[in-house]
Amino acid sequence: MLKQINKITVVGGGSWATANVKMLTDNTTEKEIFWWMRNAEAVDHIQNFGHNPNYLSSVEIKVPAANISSDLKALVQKSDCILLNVPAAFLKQALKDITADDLKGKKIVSAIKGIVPDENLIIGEFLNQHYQVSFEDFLVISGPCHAEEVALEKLSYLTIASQDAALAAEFAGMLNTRYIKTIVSDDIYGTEYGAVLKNVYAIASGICHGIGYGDNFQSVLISNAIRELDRFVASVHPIDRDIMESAYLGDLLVTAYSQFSRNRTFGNMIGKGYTVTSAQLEMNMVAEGYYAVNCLHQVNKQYKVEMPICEAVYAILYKKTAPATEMRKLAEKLS
Ligand SMILES: NC(=O)C1=CN([C@@H]2O[C@H](COP(=O)(O)OP(=O)(O)OC[C@H]3O[C@@H](n4cnc5c(N)ncnc54)[C@H](O)[C@@H]3O)[C@@H](O)[C@H]2O)C=CC1
Ligand SMILES: O=C(CO)COP(=O)(O)O
Repeated sequence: MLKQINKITVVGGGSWATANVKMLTDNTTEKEIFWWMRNAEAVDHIQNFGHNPNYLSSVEIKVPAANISSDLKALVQKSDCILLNVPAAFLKQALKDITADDLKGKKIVSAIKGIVPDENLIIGEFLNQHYQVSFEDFLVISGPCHAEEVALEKLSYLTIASQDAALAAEFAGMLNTRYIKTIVSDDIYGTEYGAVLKNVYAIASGICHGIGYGDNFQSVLISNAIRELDRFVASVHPIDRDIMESAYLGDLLVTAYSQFSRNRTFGNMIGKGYTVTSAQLEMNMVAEGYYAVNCLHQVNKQYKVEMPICEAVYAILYKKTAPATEMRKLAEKLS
């Protein structure tokens, strides 16, 4: 079958974009990789020294210097596939010069695990409504996988979701390496929403750790979290899915427990009494769950799913209720 993807532009300069560049260039399938980031100084540094100065700086970058740029439009025009990898809160800003025409006919992959603020849309819906990207041309990369472990080449599994099974398989084939295994799925909605929700549950897990709850309570929290995630995803997009798969339960577990999780780290600081702003400043990385829980609160007004964990995190982060009080109330609702 004819290859649909030959030239890929990776959009974003953070840790996951850097990890995606590494996976795509370590993989030996024939393709050309371009890389966009807004920070011109970082572009210059990578072109000269072959390392991202700000994120995963130990990773050797194998993208040719001429293919790295802060001019997104020029790179998009050269590519047949765009891999979006900026935090959802900065997606509109990153795409500000890009039109629906620029994306026409191209395959768009989202490695973002967030909701676009103000729009309250997951990435596939946002691209469809604002850029007329058809769902047949849209793919999602998800699964339990921290960029830091990709940098260390620790064995990791990714799920590639698309309504087009051949397209998902083709893109998965461009990521497989000695340390990356891929799984394909047709559940673009569930994969996106699952990844968004698990970030909120990881914040809850971090808050509880910060307050002083132990592993016994954490396990009950996460057991309730997967049921809450299942209820929400089943309500928004009711198809036959196994919520125990790596893209759902696996990603929830790694994010709720890993030392590398941005969301858990952020939650831990909130539990210890940091303000949202001071926790964000401390990290230099983005905890998507902070933005997502506000969007989910709005989206759930339509679905009315019972979501006590999301509501507790929302109350702590946006209503400024005391973490200890809110978690004590939540503990009464868990089973
Ligand atoms: N880091 C990881 O292990 C994984 C991250 N993801 C997802 O990848 C997406 C990108 O996250 P990371 O690469 O982890 O980001 P990061 O937290 O490593 O870096 C922050 C990113 O945000 C950008 N940024 C910060 N302030 C900005 C601003 N004002 N305007 C525009 N851009 C700004 C930075 O340039 C950088 O690209 C997120 O949706 C995240 O959930 C998904 C899987 C794994
Ligand atoms: O999605 C991730 C792991 O699969 C990354 O989670 P964090 O953003 O919390 O680090």
